[in-house]
Amino acid sequence: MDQFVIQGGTTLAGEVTISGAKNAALPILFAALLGNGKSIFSNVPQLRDIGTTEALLKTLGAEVKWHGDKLEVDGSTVDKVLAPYELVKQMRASVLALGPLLARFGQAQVSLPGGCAIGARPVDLHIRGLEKMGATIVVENGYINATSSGRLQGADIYMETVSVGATENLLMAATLADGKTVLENAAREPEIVNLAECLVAMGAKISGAGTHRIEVEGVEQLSGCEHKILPDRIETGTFLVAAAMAKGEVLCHNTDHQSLEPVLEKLRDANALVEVQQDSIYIDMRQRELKAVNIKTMPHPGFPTDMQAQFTAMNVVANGSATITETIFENRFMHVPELQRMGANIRLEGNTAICGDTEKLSGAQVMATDLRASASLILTGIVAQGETVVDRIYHVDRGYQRIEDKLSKLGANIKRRHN
Ligand SMILES: CC(=O)N[C@H]1[C@@H](OP(=O)(O)OP(=O)(O)OC[C@H]2O[C@@H](n3ccc(=O)[nH]c3=O)[C@H](O)[C@@H]2O)O[C@H](CO)[C@@H](O)[C@@H]1O
Ligand SMILES: C=C(OP(=O)(O)O)C(=O)O
Repeated sequence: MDQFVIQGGTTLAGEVTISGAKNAALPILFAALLGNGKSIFSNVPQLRDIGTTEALLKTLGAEVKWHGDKLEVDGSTVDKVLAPYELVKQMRASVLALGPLLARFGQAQVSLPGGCAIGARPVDLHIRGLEKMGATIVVENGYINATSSGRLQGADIYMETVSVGATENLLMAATLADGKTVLENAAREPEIVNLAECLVAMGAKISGAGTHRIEVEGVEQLSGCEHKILPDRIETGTFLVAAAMAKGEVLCHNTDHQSLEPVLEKLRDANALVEVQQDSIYIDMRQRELKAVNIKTMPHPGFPTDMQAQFTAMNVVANGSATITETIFENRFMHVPELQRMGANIRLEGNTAICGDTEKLSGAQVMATDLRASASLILTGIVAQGETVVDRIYHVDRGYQRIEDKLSKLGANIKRRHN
């Protein structure tokens, strides 16, 4: 298994180009299953999760081809409706095949994704929403078996928890349902807006994406489309936090500040100089005192849970004490014991991490447990004294395109070791 070996104590300076967003690309690639034609997606990040999605789409019969950073998916050749455990277990987002397959073919068999290191992550809202649209769903032998007699029916669906994945699955299913669907208490993440724009380009009728209430008027069929994946706000945030922790200055290109405001606000509270342009963000932390900041994760437009681990690491390096409260996932503090092994002064109380002043951070062998936890360990390794070895970096490769190349270009001493 690959490891990262980091020699700490460097600063970070320079420019970095942000890749397309994993969390937009995944639902959008599954949306291609709805279209009876070729779709071409640009700004697709080269990630392990995208490779898994590609494998799953091919298993379902789609033709998939890369042209540079463009991915062509031909939905017209899809002729299978089984998403097998071997692929779904590698990536929870595979459950997003369910809505499109059921809506287009009247049946789908998708392995239950199960939980992961950050929490149980049930899919009850996805299932209940599809049942409301007339599907019959039986969960047995680890599979969600869904059928509908004829087309799905438009419905009024209230989701009791704000869920990104459930909103996406139901939105996709509703595009080919008979009549109107209203999704209430929908998630408002920018990735949902990007998905809705893609679906509209395929011929769907959608209004209200980005608000709590999304309305969809079902259409007969969808075609292929050309669509650009929006920039990855979490990758951007990770590089901005890295710069703040290393007391450096970094300019992120090909990004979007609007989707990152809750994160930029916290970086300003931490005393960073942050300047935004149309598609770039600059951060300068040189000769400035980094201050710890209180964080509480919330659905968008609140502070994103996917930036929580990175801010926990930042607070460890910062002056003063602050609390980090995680409200989205019940077990998203797996990075804390690893950071403690590097000397971090953090105490966990329920869903809150209390970060105090840390005297010294020293390199250590640490284990990545999930994607963003891994990022927090890498950032801490860059500022710790001595050598840090991060194990199980396949988690990082799920969601960051060659993070070591981008960090090295900024001055970090980080190498991938093949074991
Ligand atoms: C591929 C992708 O886009 N992943 C993101 C997506 O994950 P994902 O879509 O899995 O996350 P959700 O928004 O669905 O989860 C939010 C909360 O709702 C709960 N829940 C969800 C569905 C359901 O049927 N029942 C239920 O109880 C979850 O356990 C969790 O506590 O949004 C998360 C929250 O912003 C992010 O951390 C992930 O990076
Ligand atoms: C939790 C994440 O992703 P996923 O939902 O794909 O596990 C993430 O991107 O931080």
